[in-house]
Amino acid sequence: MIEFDRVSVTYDGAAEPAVRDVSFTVPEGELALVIGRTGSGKSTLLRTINGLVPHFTGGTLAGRVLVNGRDTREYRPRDLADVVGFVGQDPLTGFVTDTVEDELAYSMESLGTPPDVMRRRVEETLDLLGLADVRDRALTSLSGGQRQRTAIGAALTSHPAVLVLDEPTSALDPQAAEEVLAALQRLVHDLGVTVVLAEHRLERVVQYADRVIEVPGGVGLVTTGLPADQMVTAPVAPPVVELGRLAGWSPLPLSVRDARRSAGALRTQLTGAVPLRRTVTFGVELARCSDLVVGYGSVTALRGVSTSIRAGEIVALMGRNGAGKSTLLNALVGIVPPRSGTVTASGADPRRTRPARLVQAVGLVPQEPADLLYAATVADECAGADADFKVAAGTCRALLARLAPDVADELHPRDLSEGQRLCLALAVVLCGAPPLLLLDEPTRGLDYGAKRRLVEILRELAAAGHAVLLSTHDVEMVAEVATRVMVLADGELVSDGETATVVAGSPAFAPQVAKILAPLPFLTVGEVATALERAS
Ligand SMILES: Nc1ncnc2c1ncn2[C@@H]1O[C@H](COP(=O)(O)OP(=O)(O)OP(=O)(O)O)[C@@H](O)[C@H]1O
Ligand SMILES: Nc1ncnc2c1ncn2[C@@H]1O[C@H](COP(=O)(O)OP(=O)(O)OP(=O)(O)O)[C@@H](O)[C@H]1O
Repeated sequence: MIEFDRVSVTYDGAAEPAVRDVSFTVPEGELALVIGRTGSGKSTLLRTINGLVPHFTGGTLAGRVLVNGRDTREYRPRDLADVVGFVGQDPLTGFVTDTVEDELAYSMESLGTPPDVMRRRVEETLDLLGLADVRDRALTSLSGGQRQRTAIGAALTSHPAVLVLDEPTSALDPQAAEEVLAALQRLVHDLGVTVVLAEHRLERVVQYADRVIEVPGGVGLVTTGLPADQMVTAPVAPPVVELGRLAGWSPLPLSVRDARRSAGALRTQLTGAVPLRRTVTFGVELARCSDLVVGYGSVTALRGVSTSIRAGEIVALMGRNGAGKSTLLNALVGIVPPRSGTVTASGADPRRTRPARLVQAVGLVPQEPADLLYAATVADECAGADADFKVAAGTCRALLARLAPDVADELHPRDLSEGQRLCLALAVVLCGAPPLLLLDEPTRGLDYGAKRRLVEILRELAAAGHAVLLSTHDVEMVAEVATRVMVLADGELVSDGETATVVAGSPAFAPQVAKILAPLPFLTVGEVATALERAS
């Protein structure tokens, strides 16, 4: 169905190709998972399948990509639309209509689908993706996850033979991610649809893949193989695989279910052991909400939230798509006003604090990192941040290099990969080292290495007396870094407590290690490794 024959792509002005000499095939009715480091060229590779590269992005494509027999150099994206459904990394830029329902119907309309079939498929998709409540909503008013659900739904409705999805679960809550992946697997198994999907959160997807395509970046060559074989050599793998490696299980498990079957001996070994965790010494209060109510028109997004966050804490904010997480972060920086109740950040009402003072007190990395970036090059962006925060020249650039090695200084932030752009936004905010740091889904596009480095930085900040509040769906990151977890459901704070207490027994929020070793109290592979070392 898809054939790459010695494909290289070089963007205009770039010294090196973004993907180099790639050859592989994906047969009809398979799910191929594309993996690789941040900025290694996964999106570039995906965009060649529907012709966005080179027709829209510019640059040169050498070699040949055939999709269902069509050469993508001769067929433009719209001429491939009857065969390829495409879900990009940034749903907003891909939307062509104004409301959820129109967006779901659009591709069918342009392909001339009969109205009764169209209506049926729209209803099915609204149900499948949990979008019925927002069907008439303007796309611009949706939460990040609601947007991603709509983009996936819009690609599904026209029943294309090939579906290409770029990090399709990055903004989805864990339950929605599982539902979407199960639906994709049904399309593959029952209807013979061919799916190509790039993803960093391998713990969510590797068990669904028929083959893995690894894009190494740099001068390395793309390799393909069976998921279990590729995971043996992968430099960093999902927790289930890392735990299998640590315990010496063979074959390596790819799913929690497989791992549980092998875990008997490990569980016995760990019985009675207690995980070593960082103890938090609480400092001054850096954020507080009391009976906070926030809404947009007829939508009430927060319904009486009361909480406080102290220096030294790293608090994860979790909950389903649309639960109100971004709204809470935005209220803490005064972007959205309370309808009632109060909010203070670093001791002051953010809406009554001068902007110049506020950025010194509270830093927010928004869900769309591009909202924070305004310079024409990476180098200028970093220099501007150093100047704004009056820190030593080179501070921001050093943070960026720590998070994402290999980012070119002269690139426009718009031309960075998703993960590189997020790292730049993180570096810009982190270099000001605000006492209160707010991060809205800070792991999209980040490989395991980049996430690990972000975790280190957050721990250093917390140890130095800063407070961090991060909204995220990344349950593994939460298990690694959070000292406390708050869960929002439909605008209400429904749990608030120590991480292990909140996540361990939760089907949605428990990390893989907790599920594999339950009822033992471990959350991460690191905790298990330390316990084994101490025991021996
Ligand atoms: N339009 C462009 N012009 C110049 N360079 C680009 C352009 N788009 C991407 N790049 C560069 O090409 C490389 C590959 O980017 P790509 O978006 O394909 O990576 P990726 O593997 O999808 O990354 P991520 O995991 O962050 O999504 C990156 O180094 C990026 O900076
Ligand atoms: N400008 C707006 N107009 C109308 N409704 C809005 C607007 N912004 C957000 N909402 C709604 O408010 C609710 C809370 O949105 P919010 O972005 O805070 O959710 P979230 O928990 O961050 O979701 P996600 O996990 O999908 O990012 C959602 O139902 C959303 O659709």
